[in-house]
Amino acid sequence: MSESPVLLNKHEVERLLTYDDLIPRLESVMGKFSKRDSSEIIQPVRSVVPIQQHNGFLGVMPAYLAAEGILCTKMVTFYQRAEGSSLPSIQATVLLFHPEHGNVTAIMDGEAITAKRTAAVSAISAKLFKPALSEVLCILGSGQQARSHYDVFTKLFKFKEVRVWSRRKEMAQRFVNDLQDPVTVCSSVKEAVIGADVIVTATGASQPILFGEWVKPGAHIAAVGACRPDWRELDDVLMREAVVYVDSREGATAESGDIILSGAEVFAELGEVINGSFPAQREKTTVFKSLGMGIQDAVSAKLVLEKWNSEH
Ligand SMILES: NC(=O)C1=CN([C@@H]2O[C@H](COP(=O)(O)OP(=O)(O)OC[C@H]3O[C@@H](n4cnc5c(N)ncnc54)[C@H](O)[C@@H]3O)[C@@H](O)[C@H]2O)C=CC1
Ligand SMILES: O=C(O)C1=NCCCC1
Repeated sequence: MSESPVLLNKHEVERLLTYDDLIPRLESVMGKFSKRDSSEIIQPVRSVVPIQQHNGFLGVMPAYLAAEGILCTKMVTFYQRAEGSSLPSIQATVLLFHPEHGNVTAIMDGEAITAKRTAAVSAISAKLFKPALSEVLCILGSGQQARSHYDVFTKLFKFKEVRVWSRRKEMAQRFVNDLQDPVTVCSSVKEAVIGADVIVTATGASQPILFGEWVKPGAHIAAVGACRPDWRELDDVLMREAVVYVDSREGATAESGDIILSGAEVFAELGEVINGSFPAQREKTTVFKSLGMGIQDAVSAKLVLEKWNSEH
């Protein structure tokens, strides 16, 4: 009955998905999600199959957005790789379905979607929570997420200085060599974060690497890594002293080691701030703990398909 699904590779998805289109869609869907109207949005917490033998896991992230007519799932694997491995840590495929008939309408690369939508959501958090005067951006990590965060943060905000730290200094240097604008390579996390106004943590760390004692009061931290209940990027001091925002309360309390193990209280979801039901406490130190959500992939994939359809 149905036409063959559209197949889109990473290059195509990267080309079709722009931050300018993506950010308003993400703001809108995060706001809707936080209203918890199950006739509008259904998105369970992701199912995770651990592959302990190989230091990896498979995550399945379905979502249904009734009003937008989007039925979608992402399948994503995350493997902790040796430094400099030619394989990406995150590999993903996104499927879009026809919500009325159930047939698959598109199969597309999910790596580019994951990189861009995660960075775009962090940028939304920074828009809301970063100090009014934000001059120094610090990125911890030098992988795919570090790069997408660099791209969107420097596109949306003006910083006087950008710093990067990576476990191996040559990886940070390689990251910087690919960029047009000057970025300072730092030798330690402490050196990188002291005095920073905005800090992105995008590492594969499973133990804290960022300590509250180093963080400038009032700074905003977009914490992207540590997506397992026993993994950490941030220490207890930072988690307990900061105002903690999350993408989804259910996701955070099920998956975030930084929240579960520190006992930190979640103040609000990003969507609740977008909706105006909770304030953005910009003057305080803020952490946005991101775990990633199926609805973010769903609106991204729909956008990609719409763009592709408009060209064909
Ligand atoms: N919140 C979300 O929606 C998403 C979160 N992630 C998470 O973001 C993190 C980064 O992902 P990618 O950039 O795709 O991975 P990547 O493999 O491209 O980069 C990982 C970076 O972390 C560093 N790293 C690895 N282990 C470390 C350790 N023990 N201590 C310090 N640094 C370490 C590596 O040197 C590299 O710079 C991962 O934890 C991943 O699970 C990824 C996708 C979505
Ligand atoms: O949201 C995602 O996609 C992921 N989040 C945590 C790490 C795996 C992918």
